[in-house]
Amino acid sequence: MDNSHYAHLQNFIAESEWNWYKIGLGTFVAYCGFKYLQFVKRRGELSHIPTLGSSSLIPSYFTAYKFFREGRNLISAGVQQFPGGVFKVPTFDGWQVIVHGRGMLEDLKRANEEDLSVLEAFVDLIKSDYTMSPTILRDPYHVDVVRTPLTRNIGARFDDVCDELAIAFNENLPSQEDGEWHSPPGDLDSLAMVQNIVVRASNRLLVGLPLCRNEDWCKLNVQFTIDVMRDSILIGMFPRFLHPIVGPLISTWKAKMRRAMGHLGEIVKERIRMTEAGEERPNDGVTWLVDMNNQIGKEWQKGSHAVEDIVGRILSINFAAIHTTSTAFTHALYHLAAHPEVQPLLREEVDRVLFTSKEDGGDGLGWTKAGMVQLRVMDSFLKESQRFMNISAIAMTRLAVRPYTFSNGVVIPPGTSVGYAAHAVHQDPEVYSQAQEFIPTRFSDMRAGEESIKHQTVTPTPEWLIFGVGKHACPGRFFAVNEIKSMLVYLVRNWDVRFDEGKNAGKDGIEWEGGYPKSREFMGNVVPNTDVKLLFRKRKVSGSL
Ligand code: HEM
Repeated sequence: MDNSHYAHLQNFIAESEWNWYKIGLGTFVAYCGFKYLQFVKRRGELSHIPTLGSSSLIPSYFTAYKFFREGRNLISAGVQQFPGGVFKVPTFDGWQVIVHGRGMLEDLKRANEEDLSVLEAFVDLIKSDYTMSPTILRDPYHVDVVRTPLTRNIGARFDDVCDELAIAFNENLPSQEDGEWHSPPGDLDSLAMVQNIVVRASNRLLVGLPLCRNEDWCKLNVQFTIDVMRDSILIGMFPRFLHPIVGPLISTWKAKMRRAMGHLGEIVKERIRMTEAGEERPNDGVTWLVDMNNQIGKEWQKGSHAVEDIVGRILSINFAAIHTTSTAFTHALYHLAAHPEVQPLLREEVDRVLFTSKEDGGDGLGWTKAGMVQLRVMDSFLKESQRFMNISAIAMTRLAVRPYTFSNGVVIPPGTSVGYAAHAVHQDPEVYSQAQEFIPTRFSDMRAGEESIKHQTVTPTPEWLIFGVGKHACPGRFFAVNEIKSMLVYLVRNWDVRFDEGKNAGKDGIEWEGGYPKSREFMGNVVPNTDVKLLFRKRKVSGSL
């Protein structure tokens, strides 16, 4: 090639760079213009609803940023500022309408799917048409599996789940019995350590042995939620009409499904064969899904499609189960470290209720489902931990499918996302006396007076919203609470826990709020601080466990 060819080539590259630059700039300007028009249109449609912060474009981005980073405080401020029960907050993606007060909660509870849709809210939140199989959430029979056979079998499968979590605890927490404090093996943060335990225990119930111990299966399920959330945020950055194009390009669902099919496909196939042959089958999530698919699945989900459909639904139950439960347990661990006086309290209750026989003055219930119900101080501690650190500041997010009129006359147009200010209720001094104080026995003290189940963690009420309330309240809450309490039983029996002051001192990323490591937030969702380090001291346990 002579020099003139090189010159041409260089010119071409230089020009094409310039062209790319122009195309990039043009796309950016078009995108900003589109976002602006969309912003103005939605602002007009929602103009009758007061705005938290400014309604102008640029300042609203500051509020959107604040909502992204400090949603809990921002919403609580909105509840104070707008006693009328409704306000709107700008987000990077549009507007979020927040409602509060008993009347608005009743409206959300009563609204039917054709008005305020929970399904469309989930689909929109996680862009599930692209990040999962579009059919999983749109035809959610796995929710019925969680609500009925899974919940009914908590007792029958309790020993297996406890067996798995004990083994997983022993692998993930220090085992030295030298009376000294130790860091957990490896350099995992507390949330990752807890996820390792929760994914094992949950999958012992869902897919059984040996798959629940397969490292790649566990990694896949822990990572799945993170990837879905990341992909949905990326897809959400594009205008809606581009989602069908960018969605499949961004989403990693197909690769995840291939991996999941490699682990679970043959198991599901064999389970379908056993079902058709009328053979005895393992009592687990796969069997329950096969049965529900036969019972209420659509025609196209059956036959050769059934295997993929069921594998996808196992991923999706894991999606709902692992991060929620792990987040709640990690907060409980931090609260135990922040309030060390609670540890002997829980241990005394566990010893008395579960491991001391009736003849010796205890209840002798053993490590059983019946025993978990009687651990009232533990239940109270867990509920108090969640009262401060519930996974989201907003409960019962719904998407308006057609214009909806609340009982106070406020109308929201179709396409509006609306949610309830749950954290503000949990921190309201008129609802909870000394609301800013962490009182571990708050709820067990309330129960002492009245033999009521209404103060239990598992019972949703208008004042207790971590699981939502009404017909869509989390169907997995009975399993979740049993699992977390079983984990706490094993933990307090076997280890003392405290913060590693040496490693935490002056470390970037840890801000302390009243002795508690400040959580991370995104859009009102609360994630435990993963920079903070814990130490554990193995206890010598006599008798069971
Ligand atoms: C501490 C742990 C958990 C928390 C805080 C939690 C919280 C929630 C919340 C707030 C909702 C939405 C309710 C609404 O919009 O009204 C929900 C829905 C759901 N949860 Fe949970 N959850 C937890 C554990 C679990 C577990 C362990 C499972 C499965 C075994 C599960 C399965 C589901 C399912 C399938 C839905 C969708 C319900 C529907 O579409 O109607 N969750 N959860």
